[in-house]
This record gives sequence, structure tokens and C-alpha cells, in this order.
Amino acid sequence: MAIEMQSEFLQLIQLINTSAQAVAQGYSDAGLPHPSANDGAPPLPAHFAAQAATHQASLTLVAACRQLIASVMAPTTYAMEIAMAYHYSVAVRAAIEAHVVEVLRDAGDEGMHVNEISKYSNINPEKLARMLRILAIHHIFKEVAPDVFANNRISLTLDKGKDAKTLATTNPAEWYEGSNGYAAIFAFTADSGIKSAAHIPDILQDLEVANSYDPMDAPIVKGLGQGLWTHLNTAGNEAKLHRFNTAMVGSQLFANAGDRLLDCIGWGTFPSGSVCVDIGGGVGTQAMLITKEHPHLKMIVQDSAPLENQAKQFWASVDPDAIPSGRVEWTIHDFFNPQPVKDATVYFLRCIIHNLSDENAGRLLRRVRDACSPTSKLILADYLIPFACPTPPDSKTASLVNTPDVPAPLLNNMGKSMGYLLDLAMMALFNSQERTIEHWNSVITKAGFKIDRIAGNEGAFVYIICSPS
Ligand SMILES: C[S@@+](CC[C@H](N)C(=O)[O-])C[C@H]1O[C@@H](n2cnc3c(N)ncnc32)[C@H](O)[C@@H]1O
Repeated sequence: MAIEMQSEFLQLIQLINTSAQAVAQGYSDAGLPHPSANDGAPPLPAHFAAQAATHQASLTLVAACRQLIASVMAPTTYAMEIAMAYHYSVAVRAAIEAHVVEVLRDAGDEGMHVNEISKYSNINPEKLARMLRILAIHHIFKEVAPDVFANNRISLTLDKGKDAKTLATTNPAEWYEGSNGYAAIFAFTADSGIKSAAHIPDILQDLEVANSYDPMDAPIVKGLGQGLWTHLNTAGNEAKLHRFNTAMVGSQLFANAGDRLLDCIGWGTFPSGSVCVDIGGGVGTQAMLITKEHPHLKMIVQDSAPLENQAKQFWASVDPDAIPSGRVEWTIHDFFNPQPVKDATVYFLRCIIHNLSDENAGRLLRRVRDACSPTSKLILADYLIPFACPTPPDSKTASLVNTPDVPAPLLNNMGKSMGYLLDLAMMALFNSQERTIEHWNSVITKAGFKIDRIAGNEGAFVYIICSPS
């Protein structure tokens, strides 16, 4: 028995048992039923609280289940399913663009036949059923009777927040407007993302560009014929630009419980009137979250000219007083040019450095450094990527990193894949990347800053708080 207990297989089963019990207990303690993918009701605040309370146990459970699946599946089947995973992506986008979740909203657990669902788009019902079926076998939608589909807990995240009849007759540029942005980020990924990523292996083997980090050598240029920003800002691509900007609202999903923007920076400690510059801030989704809770700050959002109209509409709908009162400014600024706002309290860059090669990140950060006062803070928000093996204990930067305990035999990253998926998305879209702690430290120190602290755990979406060195 002692020998058997040491097998990886039995260790995994034990971890699954203990962590599943902890999750079940957490939900019971909150007076909630145990979580089920088949639940067709939108989650309540109590569900989010239970999810947060059982976060660590859920991570362990998911990591152990994934490792057990990899252990027991036939290796060729496992590898082939990974090789064909792009079809899940395709099916998600097809379902979003056929407005399926919105059509099913009132159908309840009985669901609706695909012939009815398909009336809200041009999609052939037989083909749509096959898209929905592959999602259903991955617990997104339920097939409750042959060709009859219903929403479940996960399909509900695809909701664009409008009714299906309106969506069916609305210009696609408006589909995602005012939504939580999840459908927008899923559809962007399953469109421009997949069309770019398909070219990664060709570029890796192409001797002319294999060692380049120039954005014009990124796989997207093979896929779409242009870099992402040029593509989005080209006449005729307005629907894609709107979808991308709303996708950035949805990128809030990168933040884990406990790592949230508002909890871990200490915005409330900055004196009234402190200037915070959100560089490459999009329409201003992060600034909106900050100003809502900390109206004593002056937020300046900087981005490029084609976003201006959508930004004005955004602020007029979410916080009509923000711009007229001067509490928020939305301005056009190319971040490679000298930073016009000097001596700000905070320069905030979220999902910006991961779009840039080290060279271009350095160019941008030196512009920020030139504008800093000795007390200015630079806050970078992006993933902090761990190796799949434990971080070497002699690493110079190890003390900067919060590394949660990982029970054997799980991987160092607890089976989490989001940061690594985004890393390759950055390779596909920009010839850039997510970074490990050594890599972050190198980029930051070369630009004349030092890391004060990192809010969030290695492997998560983190906030790197820096001072001028
Ligand atoms: C990935 S998005 C992040 C948006 C925002 N920071 C967020 O997290 O929601 C990158 C943003 O950088 C902007 N951008 C790209 N190149 C830029 C440049 N040279 N100057 C200013 N903004 C730029 C894009 O328009 C886009 O809004």
C-alpha cells in the first residue's frame, strides 16, 4: 500500500478527492447547491463569493483532473485532440455570431430546435447543430434532445446583452456595444487570433524572419496582410475595431479573484487631484473602473485617433459627468512620442507591454521615464509567466515573486493555461510575448525603473509596481 500511495496516479486521486470535498463544502457553507455546468441560471453574487472562497481548492482540482486525464487517455488521441483544438474556437465564434445564447435565453431548460435557432442568422441549421454539438460535449450549451439546445452556465458567458431579434437586424459594428465584452473577446480570438496563429509554425521555420521581433514580421501579417492596429483602423473594418475595443472590456476576465485592479494598487492612498495616466488605455475601460471607486483622482486616458468617437460614446454612456467635469480626459497620443503629461502620480499600462518586443517596450518605457518625477509610479498590468518546473531558488528575482505552494505531483503553474495561451496570441498578433520575472526585470531595469512589488501570484495576471531608479 505504501508503494501504491507514492504513485502519481494515486496522489492525483487523493488531491481530487480532498479539493473536490473542499469545493463542495464551500458551496454548502454558502447555502448553495454544488456547482454544475448544467445549471442554466445566471450566477448570483453568492456564486461568485463561493467561487472566490474555494478558488485555491478549485485550482488544485482542475490541475489534478487535467493531469489525470493526460495520464489515462491514449497518447495519440490526447495529442490529436490538442492538434484539432482550433475547431472549438471556430464553434464558439459561430455560436456567438448566430446569436444562439440570446435566442435561447427564454427557452429555459427545455431548449429550442436548431431550425428555430438558425432563423436569427444566415447559418444553415444542420451545420449550426454540428457547431453547437461540439460545444455541448465540452459543456458549453446542452443538447437536451436531438438537435434541441439549451443554455447552461458556460454558454451564458457568450451573451452580448441584447435580444436576438435586435441583433439579427443590427449592424455587426453594434453587436457588442455596451456588453460585458466577453463575447467580443471570444469572437476576436476566434477570428483574427486564429487566422494569425495558424501561420506561427511557418514563420518559426522561415529563415528570413525566424529571429525577428519586428511586428511587421508577425504571423498576423501573413494571415491578414497587415499589423493588428493598421488592420483595425482600415476603412471597412469598423465592426472589427468596435469588437476589439469592447473585447478590452472583456479582458477583465484575466484578473483572478484577489488580484483585482481596485484591490491591490492602493489608489485610495493617492492625494486628491493626483494625476493617473492610462497609456494606450483604449476607450478607457480601466480608467472607468478606477474613477468609479476613486473619483478624487484625475484620470487621463491616451490612445490613438481612430478610437476617439467610440471613446466619447463610451464615456457618455457609462459616466456622462466624467469628461465634462474634467475628472477624466480622453486624449490622442502616440506612446512612442515624448510623454506630454509630466510628473504624474501614476503611469498605468495595462496589456500594452505584452504587445511589444523588448526593443519597442524599452522605447515606450523610456518616454515614460523621461516624464517621471522622482516619486512617480509606473504600474504595468500583464501576466507573470512561471516555468512549468519550479523556479530555481537561486534566482535573483525570486524574492519579488509570490509563488503559491503547489502540491506534488502538480505542475508549477497549477495547470493554468491562460497566460501561456496569451503568450502565443502575442506571438501571433505582434511578434511579442508575455514575460517571466527575469524577463520583466530586465525590460524594466533597462528603461530606468526598479520593481517595488508585484501584486498577484506568479502565473496570474499581475500588477507590477515600479519606481524610477
Ligand atoms: C491590448 S489594447 C489594451 C487597452 C487597454 N490598456 C486595456 O487594458 O483595456 C492596446 C491598446 O494600445 C493602443 N495602441 C497601440 N499602439 C499605440 C500607440 N503607438 N500609441 C498609443 N496607443 C497605442 C491600441 O489602440 C489599444 O487600445
